[in-house]
Amino acid sequence: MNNDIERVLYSRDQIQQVAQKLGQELTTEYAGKNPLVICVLKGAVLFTTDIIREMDTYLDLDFINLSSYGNETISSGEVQLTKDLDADVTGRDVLVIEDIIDTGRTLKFLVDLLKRRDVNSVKVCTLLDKPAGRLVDIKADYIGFEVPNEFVVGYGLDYAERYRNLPYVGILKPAIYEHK
Ligand SMILES: O=P(O)(O)OC[C@H]1O[C@H](OP(=O)(O)OP(=O)(O)O)[C@H](O)[C@@H]1O
Ligand code: HPA
Ligand SMILES: [Mg+2]
Repeated sequence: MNNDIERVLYSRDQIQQVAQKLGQELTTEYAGKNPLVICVLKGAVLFTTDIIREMDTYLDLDFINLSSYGNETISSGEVQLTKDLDADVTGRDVLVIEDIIDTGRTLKFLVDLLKRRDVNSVKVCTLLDKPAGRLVDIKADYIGFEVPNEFVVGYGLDYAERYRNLPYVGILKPAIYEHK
């Protein structure tokens, strides 16, 4: 797998350090609030498990599966809700955990859905932000790292379901997906 990576952007250690930093900030943010933490499947799984272990506060955990990239490197423009939440979000302080915000379509879809369901508050924590990719006006409240306008994989992020298990975030060699 490592041979498919053009260059590593953020190492395992850098990711752990930023998860610790953000976790401490979120502990302060949510002291006494018992937030509902929502992990956006599949990509945010690894980041969610790391960051909630740095949050020293009561919290509930739930999962939603939103997909719009399939096996491509560009957004289909259509966000599919393939697994809804189990929890009733009415009146809850919700913290959304994402792996990356690129066009912003996924996050906009989710935040609009949560607001329609009358949450008390919603904040977003993303490991990666790709501002050059943005097509809709939305931003996260907590950001780990910025990434350039390249297709990145690893630490949960995939290309055609591969590379999620890389311990770092790196730029995928274009030759991998341009062959298609
Ligand atoms: O800002 P956007 O352009 O919407 O892109 C960001 C979303 O795309 C990826 O999900 P994907 O659709 O690949 O599903 P996955 O998490 O299961 O890989 C990623 O995990 C984000 O959820
Ligand atoms: N990599 C993997 N998944 C993604 C990306 C990316 O750069 N952008 C949006 N979804
Ligand atoms: Mg995703």
